[in-house]
Parts: sequence; structure tokens; C-alpha cells
Amino acid sequence: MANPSGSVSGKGPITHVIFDMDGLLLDTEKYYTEVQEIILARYNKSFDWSLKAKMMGKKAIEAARVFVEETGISDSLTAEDFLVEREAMLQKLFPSSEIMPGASRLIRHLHAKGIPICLATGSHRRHFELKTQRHGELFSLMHHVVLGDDPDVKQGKPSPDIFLAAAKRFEGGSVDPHKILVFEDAPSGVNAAKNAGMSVVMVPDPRLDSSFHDAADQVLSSLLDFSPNDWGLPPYEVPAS
Ligand SMILES: O=P(O)(O)OC[C@@H](O)CO
Ligand SMILES: [Mg+2]
Repeated sequence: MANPSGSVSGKGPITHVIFDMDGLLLDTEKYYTEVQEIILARYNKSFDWSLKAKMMGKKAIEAARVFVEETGISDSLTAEDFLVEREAMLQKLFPSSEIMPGASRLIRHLHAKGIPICLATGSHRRHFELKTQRHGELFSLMHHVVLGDDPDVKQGKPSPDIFLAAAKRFEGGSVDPHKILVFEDAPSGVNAAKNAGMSVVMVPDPRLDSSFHDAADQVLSSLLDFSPNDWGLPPYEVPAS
């Protein structure tokens, strides 16, 4: 159950950290929304956050199936054709992806303190490269990256596959999931982390209904509000400016 006060008792100590990417480290969910709204407008349909909540964090084809079925357009547009249609628009938008507030400071802090960190994103290789092309130095601090099209990721979030695969690739082999803290923005990602036996800090978009917060161990409105020492991680030397 999420601890609404944002403080965490009896958790940790955490020794390893796994970061989600879209919506958590990078402000990219808005690009998916923008493109989906454009496509839905052609069918006189509108896109809302209850549908977004079901799609975010998932592998592309899994999210696409939700999209065409939940909006009732699957007779006119297949999930595969939806992916083709949105691709050109997304490829124009992704290179502008910005880092979310607090993300760079946290990644650099954990890396400097020798805490192993990695990335686990439902985005496939091509999209990952487009989104991170201006942030190569920051993402180079990750010990490893597991992507949505990785062969070990049989099913996307909320399946635990991607987080279990990420746990196995740290130095020294598989890490006890109880020692891993996951950062996520999406309900599917939070559930995937819990299904993997890990602790999870959720940083949800404020438009996401708060009923989706319950499975998280901690809920924050921004990574700027995260205190590493809440989880037994090395504290920041100086408070955020
Ligand atoms: O796993 P993340 O990085 O949130 O992104 C997945 C992508 O499908 C966007 O929802
Ligand atoms: Mg995400």
C-alpha cells in the first residue's frame, strides 16, 4: 500500500536501483498522447487518461492492441497499422525528449556513490536511440539497459520479465529482488516491479487517477522529492537548490 506521506519505514536497505524511462526519466509520454489524439480525431474519438493508464509502459504492440480495441476502431485500424501510422510522427518528436526534473541529479548521485543502476524500458531499440540521442552521457552511467525488444522480455509490463532480466545483468549476477528499488511512472510498471518482488517508487503524472497509486511503496510528485536515505541509500550531500 502506498505510504501517502512519502516517508518510508521498514524498507530497504536497497543496494541496487532500476529506472523506468518513458514518463519517469524522459518527458516522452506527451508525444504518445499527441500522436494518439491526432489519429483518434480522424474517427471523431477523443483520447483520455483512463485509456492512457492502460497503455503506458507497455511494449508497443501490446499498447497498440489496447488502443484500437478500447477505442472501438479495431475494425478500421489494426494494431499493426496503428504502429505504422504513428511511427513517422513519433520519429519527428522523440529527438526533442527532455529529462524529467530531478532525474539527472539522482542518477549522477547514485552513480557517484557506487550504487549499481540500470534502465528497464518497454521502448524498443529504435525509439530508445531517438529519445536518448541528446542525453548519451547521462544514460552512459547506467550499468546496463534492458529494452522492450530484448529476447529475455517475453511479455511487457506488468509482467515481471523486464525487471527480472535487469536484476540478472548487474555485476556479480542475479541480485535479490528485495534489495532492488524500481522507479516507475505507470501502473503497468509498478505492477511489474511488485510482481518481480521489488520495491517501487511511483512518480505518476498528476492526471493519472490516484486509484492507480495503491500498489506502489512510495508515491512522489517528482523525483526532486526523493530522499535516498529513506531507502538506506547514501543521502544527498546538499539539499536540492
Ligand atoms: O517502459 P517505459 O520506459 O515507461 O515506456 C514504454 C513505452 O511504451 C511508453 O509507454
Ligand atoms: Mg514509464
